[in-house]
Amino acid sequence: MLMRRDWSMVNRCNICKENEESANHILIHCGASLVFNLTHGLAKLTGGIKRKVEHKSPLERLLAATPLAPFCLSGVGTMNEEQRSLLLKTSSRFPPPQGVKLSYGTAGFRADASILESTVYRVGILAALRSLKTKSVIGLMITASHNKVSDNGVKIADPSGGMLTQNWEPFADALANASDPEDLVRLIIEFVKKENIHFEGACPAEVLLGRDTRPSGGSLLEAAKQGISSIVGAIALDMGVLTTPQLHWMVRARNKGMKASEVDYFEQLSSSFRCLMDLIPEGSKINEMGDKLIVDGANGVGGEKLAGLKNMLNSPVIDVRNSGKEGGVLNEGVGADYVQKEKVVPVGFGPSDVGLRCASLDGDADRLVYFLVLPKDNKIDLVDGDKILSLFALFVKEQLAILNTNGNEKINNYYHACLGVVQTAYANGASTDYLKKQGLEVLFTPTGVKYLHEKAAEFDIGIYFEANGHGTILFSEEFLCWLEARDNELSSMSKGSEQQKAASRLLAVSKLINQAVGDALSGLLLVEAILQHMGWSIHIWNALYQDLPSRQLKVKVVDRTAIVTANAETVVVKPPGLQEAINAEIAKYPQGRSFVRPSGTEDIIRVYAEATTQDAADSLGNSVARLVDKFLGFGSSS
Ligand SMILES: CC(=O)N[C@H]1[C@@H](OP(=O)(O)O)O[C@H](CO)[C@@H](O)[C@@H]1O
Ligand SMILES: [Mg+2]
Repeated sequence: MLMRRDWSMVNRCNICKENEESANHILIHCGASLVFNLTHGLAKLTGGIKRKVEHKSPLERLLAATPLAPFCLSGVGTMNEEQRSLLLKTSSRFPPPQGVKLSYGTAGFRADASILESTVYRVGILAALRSLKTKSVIGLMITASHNKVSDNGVKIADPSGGMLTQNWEPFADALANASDPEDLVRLIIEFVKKENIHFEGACPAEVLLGRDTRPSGGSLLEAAKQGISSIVGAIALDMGVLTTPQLHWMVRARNKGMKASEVDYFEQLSSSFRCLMDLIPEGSKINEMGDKLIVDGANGVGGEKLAGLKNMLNSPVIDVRNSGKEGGVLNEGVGADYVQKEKVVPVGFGPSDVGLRCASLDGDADRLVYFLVLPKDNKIDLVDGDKILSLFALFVKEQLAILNTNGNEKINNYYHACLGVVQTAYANGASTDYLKKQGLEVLFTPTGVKYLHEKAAEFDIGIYFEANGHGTILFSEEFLCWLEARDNELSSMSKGSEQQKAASRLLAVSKLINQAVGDALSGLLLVEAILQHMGWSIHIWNALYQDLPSRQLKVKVVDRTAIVTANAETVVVKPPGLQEAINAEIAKYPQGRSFVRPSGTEDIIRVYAEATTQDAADSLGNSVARLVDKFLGFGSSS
């Protein structure tokens, strides 16, 4: 049980003896004479007891820091009878689907919405446990992104706003597949013990919930709430219909003690965008005609949110189509995934849009691609995630170079920021060549932003994108700290200088671009600002390099887990013989490249092929797809 405390602010920091009016000091007078100081990361009782605490924290951290907390715990890594019976009771209302094995996959659990209630309920429990473990706010998002409208899914946002730590994925799988309430409770007890979770600790679990526009979202949200409230004292906060990146942003903001509402999100995006626009070099604005942007909202949540955001901006002129309000179906013939994979115009676009700058969001607005409508056959010129990555990388590199221009200043004012870019095997080979030619360090990870994000976070500035348009730019805390100080210094010494503007631009980028996860809305605003900055039309941007023709195919197989890959998914290690057969096909095509991997979001094997002509890419893709079918398809012996 939590003891009631009488909090009141006091005026002096007992640790550093400074006046605590500054933002860095939070002094809390609690019960006896506990004084807590965030700057020093210490809690101190006048009796002399000191306890080390984590530095990140809002109120929960303060609670955890109190020397009284141990008396509030009924046990670490244990579960009392009340908790056990609550879990048994609620879980009996959510029987798992029979004969289905669920896996956390590339981006959480996804399946036909009709079988997901039990999974979402269990992920609610998982989210609450994660919150207890990390003593932080956790996010739970109900979405199946680009999948068809009858599907749904659920995933967790960790305290940083990123994806659930991969260490917990096996537990997520075990929970989702537990056969009955007893099995479920046994797994939870074991896990709580292993992870040393303060089961009824002083900090209550807190989970922010979001969902996309799918009709099944409402009932699944209720299941998530039931799961969360199956952990005694846990709090579920319904943030409403959101884009996936908005929820991730909110979780991150909450855990950093910042304002975290949707209004705050829009405010941050629009003000940093305006800042970038104010810093556009004289004379580089593109003409009125080029100012118009047409956006396909995939009939999902992104279109609706973009419509709200654009009201806070003076430019560009944004025409949102497929906002979901005109009766179209989510992701049906629309959206970034459709446009990128099929390379045709989405519904609602046609000959009258030829030559205009168009963009497409996916169903939960964490992906963004641009495109140009071609005059014939509903075909498009795709400007994909690789080109967005290239545009961002060029801009960041240019601003860093300006910032580090050596004037007459001392060398210790410079910070040689390490800039890196991260791609997956789906990146077009031409993009990788281009990036390397720009002198950039290019790294590869398996598919899924959880991998790319982790790698990008190793740099001072890490830019990652999947070809499908999911990506962002990460700035390290250390670099941002230096940049802010440098910006202040330059502003006082030489406001309006090129160096000062470069520092301000980079700071604005770090605020505009979502630091938690790839975000189509913030990505779109950054693309728009950079195009204006460069004075580039979409045609000039698209001409940075010429994509190698490629083809993506899906193959239905008996068991997709039968394919095991290595080397960032470029080599099949199981079943034996398949890679050799693929190699033999590739060898027939100049500059041919092809790989296969099981999808983590759909029950299929994905085939990718690239070659010097579209016919060659199609033919290579088809041959490899036939091989997959031969080895693993319904007619195969395996
Ligand atoms: C080829 C492709 O586009 N794969 C997508 C897709 O994953 P699969 O595991 O390939 O189904 O969905 C993921 C989540 O949105 C995304 O991260 C990934 O890039
Ligand atoms: Mg998505």
